[in-house]
Amino acid sequence: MSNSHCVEISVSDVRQQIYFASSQSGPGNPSQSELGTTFHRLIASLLHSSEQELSTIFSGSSIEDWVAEMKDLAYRKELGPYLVDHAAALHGRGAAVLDLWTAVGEATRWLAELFWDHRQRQLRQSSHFNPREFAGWFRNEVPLRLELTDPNWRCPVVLTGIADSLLTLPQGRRCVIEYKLGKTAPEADLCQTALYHWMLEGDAVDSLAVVSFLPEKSERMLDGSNLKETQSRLKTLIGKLANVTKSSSSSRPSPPQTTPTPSSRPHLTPTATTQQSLVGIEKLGKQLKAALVEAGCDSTFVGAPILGPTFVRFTVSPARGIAPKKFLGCGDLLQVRMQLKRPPVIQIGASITIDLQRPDRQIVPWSSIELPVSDPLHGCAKVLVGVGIDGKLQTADLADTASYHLLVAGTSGSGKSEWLRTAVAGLIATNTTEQLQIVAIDPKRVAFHDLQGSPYLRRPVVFPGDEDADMVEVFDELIDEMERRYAMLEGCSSLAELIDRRGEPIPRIVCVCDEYADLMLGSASQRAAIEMRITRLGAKARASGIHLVLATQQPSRKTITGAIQTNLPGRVGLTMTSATESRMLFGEPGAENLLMKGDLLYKDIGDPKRYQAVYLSDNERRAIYSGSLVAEEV
Ligand SMILES: Nc1ncnc2c1ncn2[C@@H]1O[C@H](COP(=O)(O)OP(=O)(O)OP(=O)(O)O)[C@@H](O)[C@H]1O
Repeated sequence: MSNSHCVEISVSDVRQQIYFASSQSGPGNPSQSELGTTFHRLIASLLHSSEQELSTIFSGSSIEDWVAEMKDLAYRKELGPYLVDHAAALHGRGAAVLDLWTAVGEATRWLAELFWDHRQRQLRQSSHFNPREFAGWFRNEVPLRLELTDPNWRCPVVLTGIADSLLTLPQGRRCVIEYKLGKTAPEADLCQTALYHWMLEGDAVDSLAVVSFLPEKSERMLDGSNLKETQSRLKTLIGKLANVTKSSSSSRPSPPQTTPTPSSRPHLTPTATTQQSLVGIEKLGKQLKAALVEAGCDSTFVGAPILGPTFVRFTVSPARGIAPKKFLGCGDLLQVRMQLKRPPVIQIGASITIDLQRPDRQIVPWSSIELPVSDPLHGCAKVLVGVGIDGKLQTADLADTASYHLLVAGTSGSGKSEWLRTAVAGLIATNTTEQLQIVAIDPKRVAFHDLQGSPYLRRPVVFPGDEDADMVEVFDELIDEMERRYAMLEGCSSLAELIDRRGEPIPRIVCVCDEYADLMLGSASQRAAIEMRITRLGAKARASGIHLVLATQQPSRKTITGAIQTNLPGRVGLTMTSATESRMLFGEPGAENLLMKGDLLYKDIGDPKRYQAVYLSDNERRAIYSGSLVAEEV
């Protein structure tokens, strides 16, 4: 925050909210964050080529020559080394790498055309073409900041953001360029553009370009007058997100307090139920009824539909003579008739429930939840899972036999990494550094970047694939600690008893691994060595206060071996690609029909239940990870 009386919010928080609420996303593959980062780096590196490199690129006589030289340079300088260094982590992601290469081709052509136009202008003016000077007009990673005030707000809001690139032309004309790789949401892009325009207005911005590579190039030019109305609507949203509107029902400030409090009932966002959403639900109900009749599942609704943040739950009772099982087969028809993105999740229990995506899906912001209670001596072993249809926060208790180690699975873009990051944040916010230590393993190098330097880390974030990252050594160290603790436990029935006897904490160690299948990509002997250690920890570590939270994109027999099945009892399933994958995790289908973005099923004992993961903004996450938001009294 810039001062104690304002709330800071980032452009990506606002973008995220729009993206989340938008029912449509653009074409392209799901975003691949680390490939996106490589793409950014690659463009920046082209624009900062040496004198020698620039003269090679521009020695050709046609645009085609320039493009070919740029692509060659991009490959030699950035992409080639990246592919070699990350061969293991990129295994099985050929389509994404191909998209990146296509995007590189498109981006180099686009850059070549910009330089070519500039050269033509210079020639017309009989001026010398100086590519270095033109490249200097691009500035990358430009921090932007704007303080907003409103009579209806309790305090000002500071909007911060980092524009990918800013092109400043002579006469002060400026153009913001966002390089996007992969799936984008047009509404979220427009929001981001409008916000940047706003933040730059003082500098007389004429036009803004959003250039995306999906991987084909898509360019959108906007001028300020088109953006005014969008900006005013965004201001209302910013007020709500920052929780500063005087009329807001919530009294919690943002960033959130992290002092644990006893209640576990969150308020949803102020817009959780609007007149509009009620009308939308009524319409859904009518469509559902008609589609059920068509599917031969005539039924009556039982009670009113229940509105959760992600979906609306209709409870139905089948008409006489209709077997409940018949409902399980009508998902596809409901999807087609109701034009749903995915078939609804249908569950048969004491009654039949049908979950349909809420027309105005809501995010569950961190600031809306109340964290589990923390014990002054023992800390808190509860991992945030998500918010249920009843509005209650569900946690997975690492101290419980049904959830002492967790297995997390979900396809790319389902929200696995976000879930892991929020889970870590929840633990950090409810424990002191004496009560908790994190071991973070990040094969894709994107999940735990912000954790680096956190006082809660037992060791620096481990990036498998790096020369100095020895996974066997990482697990051996945990096994040694486990054995050391077992020796200390002599005469005590549990770690909790030992802590009580000593009167001082022994830190719970939580080892979190994003995409643990990537650990198994080495040689057969290396794989066996890692598997053996995970199995050992899985079977024995719980009693010593050491826990595993392993995530995978590929819940198959190959990754979820028998030992992992047996020893990791708590299951978090985000959207999966098939019913078979869902069966691997839960023993039943269902997760294939979830709605991405943190929509999940959780199972410890009993049937899997559906929750929406809590969303943590970048700023909140960084503040929590750094330990700066943990209250003294926790
Ligand atoms: N709890 C959430 N609330 C709102 N949006 C979310 C939530 N979790 C994830 N998302 C959205 O879904 C996107 C994908 O999430 P995330 O990067 O965690 O997916 P992933 O499963 O780890 O994908 P990959 O395996 O490709 O890295 C995020 O960028 C975010 O926009």
